[in-house]
Amino acid sequence: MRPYQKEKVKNYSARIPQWKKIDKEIQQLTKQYHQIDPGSIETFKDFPLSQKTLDGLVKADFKNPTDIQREAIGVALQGHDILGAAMTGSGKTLAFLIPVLECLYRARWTSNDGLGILIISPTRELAYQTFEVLKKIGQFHDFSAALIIGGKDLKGEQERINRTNIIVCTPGRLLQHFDETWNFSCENLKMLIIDEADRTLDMGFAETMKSIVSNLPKERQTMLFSATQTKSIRELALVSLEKPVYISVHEKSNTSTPTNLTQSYIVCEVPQKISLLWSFIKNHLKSKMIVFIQSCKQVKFLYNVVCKLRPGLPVLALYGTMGQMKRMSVYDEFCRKQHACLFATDIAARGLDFPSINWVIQFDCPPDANTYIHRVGRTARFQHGGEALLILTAREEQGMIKQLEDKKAPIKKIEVNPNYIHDLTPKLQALCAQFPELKEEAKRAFTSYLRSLILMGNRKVFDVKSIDIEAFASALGLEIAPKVRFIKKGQKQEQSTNGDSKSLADDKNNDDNHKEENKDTEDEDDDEEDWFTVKRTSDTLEQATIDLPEPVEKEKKISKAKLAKKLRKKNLLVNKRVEYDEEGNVIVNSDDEGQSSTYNIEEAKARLQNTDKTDKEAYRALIKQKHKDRRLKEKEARKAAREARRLKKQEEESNEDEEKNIENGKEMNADDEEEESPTNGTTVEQEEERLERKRSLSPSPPAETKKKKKKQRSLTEFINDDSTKTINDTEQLALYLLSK
Ligand SMILES: Nc1ncnc2c1ncn2[C@@H]1O[C@H](COP(=O)(O)OP(=O)(O)OP(=O)(O)O)[C@@H](O)[C@H]1O
Repeated sequence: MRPYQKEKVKNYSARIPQWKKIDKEIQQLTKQYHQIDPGSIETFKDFPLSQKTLDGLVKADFKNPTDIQREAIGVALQGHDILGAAMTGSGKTLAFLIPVLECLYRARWTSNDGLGILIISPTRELAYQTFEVLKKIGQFHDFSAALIIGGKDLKGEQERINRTNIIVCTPGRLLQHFDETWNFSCENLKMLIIDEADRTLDMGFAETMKSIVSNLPKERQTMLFSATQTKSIRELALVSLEKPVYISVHEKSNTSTPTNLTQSYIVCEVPQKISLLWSFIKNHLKSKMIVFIQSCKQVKFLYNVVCKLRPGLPVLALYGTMGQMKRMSVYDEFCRKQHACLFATDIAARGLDFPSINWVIQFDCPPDANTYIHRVGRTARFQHGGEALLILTAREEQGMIKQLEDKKAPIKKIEVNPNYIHDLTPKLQALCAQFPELKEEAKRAFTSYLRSLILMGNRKVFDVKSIDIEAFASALGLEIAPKVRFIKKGQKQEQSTNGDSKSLADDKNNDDNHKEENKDTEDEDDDEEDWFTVKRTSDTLEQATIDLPEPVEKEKKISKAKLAKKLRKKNLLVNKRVEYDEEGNVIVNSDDEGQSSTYNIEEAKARLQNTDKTDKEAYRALIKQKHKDRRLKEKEARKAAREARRLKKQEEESNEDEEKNIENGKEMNADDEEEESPTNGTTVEQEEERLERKRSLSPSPPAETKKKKKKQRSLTEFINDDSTKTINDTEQLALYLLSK
């Protein structure tokens, strides 16, 4: 071919409009969709993907697809609905984000087309993370995307939402837009993705999700992804998916957890758990760990306690009732840290991809095996190793381990060396005494943990009665266990509703913690979990089992003395509870039960007296010691004074010897001369008088004054006594006086 012709072709191709090029590329790609064979795919380039997506993948350093990506991307490109399951950390996010970009690219989507893709995540952090990955791999595309989550500016979102092509959101916020954004439209929607679908549904949102789905156009592609599958996910799949392709890449695997994850558990009673955790942290200061705790209030308390004790590595906390900005900053900070300990509720259990976590500690037994799998999945992600430690009580051990075996989660029991555990109880008691706000947090943590046990559906595993309440309170640093009336109420309720409440609690227990937390007025924000709660109050959930122990903040406080007076007036017996049936017969009498059903004042009194006694003894010992020290000091001082006197006396004696020597005509001591000699122009008697006056004003010790007087007397005597003086002596005295 001649150069001229070459030149001509080049010029011609430069004039091809961009849209034609895109059309051509799309045609070529779509033609290849039906030929995709997951078995022959090695790199992302082997998929028929647009150049912009491939460039994004290269830029984000993704070269070879993982199993779930290899299986799911092709099916998704072909337009099928997908029900996808793969182990934690196996790359499900890219498995749906790549088809998202390709779907809009194929449809030549522009901002005028509005919303094309809806991605729903159960938590804000997961939505944020997905959004970040989308931004990375979609950076060469021209689509607009938005992160729509609670805690952000709703008005701003409302203005922009209809110009957005891809929305990554949490269900609560999406609902809010459905309800409050008048022009919010999903009529052009091409694709719906529900990430961690079982969690989204189990949070009590199944009905709402079904209604959202029913409001979306029927002509759309839907994908549900999760590491675990539940009954509710299958139910939703029935209503939302059209002839779905079920992709479960690790179904035939021997384990449901990553193979490079080492899992172990320890049996330890509730009151010892904090000490165990503290000892663990102190022994793993060069690690990055996440500690899962059942409720927000426990997280807050443990976080504050550990911060105050300064373990020697950064400590962070992440929970649902935190402000949105704080949540995001904690998430980012923990991502960045090399060594750190994050205390978190289950909002961090799903999907979050914190880099290089070494340890996942489950401080509280998870509600079920699925939650366990997601929690441990925060480590050992994408070909990395990791370790997981589960802390169980003796009561929880059998039931939970059986569930884990059934779920193919290989876990080994390990024994703890008691010497390894550093008892934290005295320190916690001291901290609670020092910081009243910490004591309040301890009370809340105590109550919320017990409540969470009641709300757990599985009585074979969770039993609040198995806990030594007093020891637990003491382990949190509390002198007396707070009132927990709801325990009995809950048990009664459970007896009456039995089977129903169990199955309901099974599905809802996580969210109930949020509900309970919603009553904590301190630091609420409008997070999506709260939204769920508001919606679900109409559900048949066992509401009556919840009874806040002490509504101190809101109700007018009545002093105990006043209350006692009131009760005395009414002739009521304190701590005696009598219940009657409909005919008025006594059915429960707390005296008959052998113990008071409420707070036992006598016991508390005895305990307080005991504490008082030990405090007084300690105080007495302290005073005694102080007195002893003072006496010792006085003794020392007396001894020193005696010694000083003795020295002085010695000195006096030596001076007297010298005076005697003077009297005997010997040379005077220069020091004595200086002290005793009168000044020029005055007579010796006058000078003596002056010195005497000065001495009487000066605070010199009496012994010294006496001594000086004695010296002066002998000098005067010596001067006046002519009879004893020789000419030599007089001359010497005159010389001496002149020299001064
Ligand atoms: N093809 C790939 N090549 C390299 N790294 C990848 C690839 N796909 C995913 N990863 C990395 O693997 C990690 C886990 O991915 P991802 O968060 O998508 O897992 P997941 O299956 O969604 O986990 P979970 O079930 O916990 O939500 C991430 O750090 C991600 O960057």
